[in-house]
Amino acid sequence: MKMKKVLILGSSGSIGRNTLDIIRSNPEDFILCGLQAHLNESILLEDGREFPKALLCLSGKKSTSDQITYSGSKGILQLIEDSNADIVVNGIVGASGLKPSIKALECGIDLALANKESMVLAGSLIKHLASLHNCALLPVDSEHSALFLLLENKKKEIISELILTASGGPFRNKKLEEFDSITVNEALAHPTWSMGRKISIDSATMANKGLEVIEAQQLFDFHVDCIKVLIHPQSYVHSLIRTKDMALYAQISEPDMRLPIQDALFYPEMRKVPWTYLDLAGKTLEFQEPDLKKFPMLKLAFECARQGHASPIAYNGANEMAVEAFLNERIPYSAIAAVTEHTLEHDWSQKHEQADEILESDQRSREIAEQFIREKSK
Ligand SMILES: NC(=O)C1=CN([C@@H]2O[C@H](COP(=O)(O)OP(=O)(O)OC[C@H]3O[C@@H](n4cnc5c(N)ncnc54)[C@H](OP(=O)(O)O)[C@@H]3O)[C@@H](O)[C@H]2O)C=CC1
Ligand SMILES: CC(=O)[C@@H](O)[C@H](O)COP(=O)(O)O
Ligand SMILES: [Mn+2]
Repeated sequence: MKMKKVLILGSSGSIGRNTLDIIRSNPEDFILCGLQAHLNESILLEDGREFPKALLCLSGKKSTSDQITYSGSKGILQLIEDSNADIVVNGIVGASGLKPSIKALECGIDLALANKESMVLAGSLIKHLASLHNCALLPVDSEHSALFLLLENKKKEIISELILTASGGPFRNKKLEEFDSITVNEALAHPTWSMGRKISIDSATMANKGLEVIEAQQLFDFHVDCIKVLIHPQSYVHSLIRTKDMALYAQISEPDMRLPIQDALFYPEMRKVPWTYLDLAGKTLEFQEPDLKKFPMLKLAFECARQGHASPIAYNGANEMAVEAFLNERIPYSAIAAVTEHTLEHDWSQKHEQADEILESDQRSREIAEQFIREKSK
């Protein structure tokens, strides 16, 4: 493989740190050409010392260091333009990752996409830009990476279901009556994955799986009725496909994000991982149906996937606001779904094609959600 120049967005986060590990382990395959963090300046400067050729962007506050030459959200877009990267890993959290995804594709750069919100908000636009600029769109989200590899070289007509597995989060076995007393720390304690705070809360409410249903619908162009969610507490099976003959095919590996990141970075090649890999001997794999009463965020996401138009944008915007409010202890855990449900009661039938229109609906959903949060937290 020719050496690839890699730009990491969200380098101070969980996806970013895992991506750096892959770069460090493969110095003959990858050159790090740029890094972006939002607020964590010290980690950005430390990485900058380790990788002196990488351009540095701190997007969330002013830096006093002359090593950091890009700043603000416009700085991220300029960094992408100047980076001369072959592949961008987008590990930014939330809707703020959308414009960088668009910019990377407009610059003709392959996109390794962890930022699921890009597909949830603007799936059609992202696919259009990837095809227009002849760029690879490589899913990094573990389930979608699994599905991408399972579906590769298979005719779409032979696939009857995409089955996304879900750990069920920390409250899989908790009684619904006890949900009111859930604390932030309990919700952050994911049973199988080590991830950032926002996605960890989303896993606890199963909004993460909800976003992933929409992400899968957008990435793979399957009708929502063909997309299923299956609880699998061990997180070894990352997803399955069912073919028309009703057989199942699964991708199975340790719950370790370095694998999907490595697969995206090396794509279309595939390399053996240098760490301990999964041995199934002695392992128990369990599966069960999700409980939609306990996890209304999953039910709402299926409804949004069915409705389409701007409702996935509203689902995401309201959930982002509600999760932040929960993390700041402004609302209880159970209000996350209430905020989202309330926001979705508004009209989201607008059809959007452009990023600006998408971001206007995103903003509207946040305003509606914030108003409701204020009333709830009085
Ligand atoms: N973590 C995981 O294993 C997985 C994550 N994902 C997805 O990947 C994305 C990143 O998740 P994760 O790494 O866990 O999140 P983290 O919270 O760990 O990291 C988020 C990164 O985004 C940066 N950031 C935060 N706000 C902004 C902003 N407004 N503009 C630009 N950058 C910003 C942070 O910078 P700083 O810290 O410097 O403020 C940090 O580098 C999410 O979309 C998530 O759903 C998908 C599958 C698995
Ligand atoms: C690692 C990854 O891809 C996460 O999105 C993971 O799926 C979260 O776990 P849940 O299945 O609990 O949402
Ligand atoms: Mn996932």
